[in-house]
Amino acid sequence: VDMAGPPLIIWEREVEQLLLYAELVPRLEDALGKFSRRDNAEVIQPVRTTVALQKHNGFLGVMPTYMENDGLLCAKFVCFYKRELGSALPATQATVVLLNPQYGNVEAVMDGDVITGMRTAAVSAVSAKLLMRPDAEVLAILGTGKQALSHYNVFTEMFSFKEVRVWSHRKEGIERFRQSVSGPVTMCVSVEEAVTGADVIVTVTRCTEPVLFGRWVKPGAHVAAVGACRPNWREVDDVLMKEAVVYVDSRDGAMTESGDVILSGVEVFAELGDVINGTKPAHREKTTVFKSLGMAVEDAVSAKLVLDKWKAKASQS
Ligand SMILES: NC(=O)C1=CN([C@@H]2O[C@H](COP(=O)(O)OP(=O)(O)OC[C@H]3O[C@@H](n4cnc5c(N)ncnc54)[C@H](O)[C@@H]3O)[C@@H](O)[C@H]2O)C=CC1
Ligand SMILES: O=C(O)C1=NCCCC1
Repeated sequence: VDMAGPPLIIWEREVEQLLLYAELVPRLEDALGKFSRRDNAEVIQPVRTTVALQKHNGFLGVMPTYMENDGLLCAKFVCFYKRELGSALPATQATVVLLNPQYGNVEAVMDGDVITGMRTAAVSAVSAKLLMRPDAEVLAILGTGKQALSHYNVFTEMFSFKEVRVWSHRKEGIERFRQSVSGPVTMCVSVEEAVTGADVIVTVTRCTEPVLFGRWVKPGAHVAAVGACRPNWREVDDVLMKEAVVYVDSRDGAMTESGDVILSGVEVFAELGDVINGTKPAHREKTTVFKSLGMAVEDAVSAKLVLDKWKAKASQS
């Protein structure tokens, strides 16, 4: 890419066509492992800066990272909102910027919504790969929005669940979800019905109060808790947090941003990257919670994959 030239603009439809879970997952595992090694010569990723958008009940999150050995300098701008129940407006909107680390110019500006949807779901799937029981049969998804869809797609691609249950606080949400997925789903009218006996539970709601309660969760289940990304927002209750072995993507991120971690007072056992690196065990036999907040390194390696594939495609035509 010409240093003096304008940046490439790669938008939603193209990102959707170029990103594949089979290629994304190993890159994310590599990035999570590198992040957890805490080697500043390899990865620099501060906790994201958030700017409150008081008038709009939201936040701008700025998520930079520099991955020196990968030659990656990247920042994501993501706005996320506390929306009214039933609001049709999106919960998040994101843009990813890739820069040339040597010259500092912007090489590419990309839609960040598909990247956010796919990388978040893929990291949850990595948590399940590492932490769910090997005989897991039932997956329950709470929420029916963008993240619910990407989680359904990657979990059904990577694993063979016998049943996938879905719950939303709105019946129409579940019906829309059923029509947009290619496989079967069991529609549930209550959270309790969806999660009772489930081996893996994904929470992808916009809730700011607990929606998943520990008393319903089967011992030994794995929970990927993806929503509630503010220090005073909750998605799961104290009972679950205290019963579970708690894994996170970033300890610093969780201690700064996760209401489920901070307000329950639990101790974080490990980062997912520690398990990938073999420095902390995967307690598959116990109830586990993976609290996801999202990390810039995930966006950076996803955007690099998009850019590499875009260039390969452009050189063929
Ligand atoms: N950990 C991470 O890396 C990321 C987390 N997120 C978070 O994941 C969550 C879901 O995001 P999207 O799927 O994009 O949002 P979305 O707006 O597309 O879907 C949200 C879902 O939550 C449901 N919902 C809304 N209010 C609710 C309430 N009070 N109780 C129960 N359900 C409710 C909606 O019906 C919908 O099914 C959000 O909290 C978002 O901030 C989003 C991106 C990355
Ligand atoms: O990592 C992200 O991207 C997000 N994390 C939490 C809230 C919305 C977006």
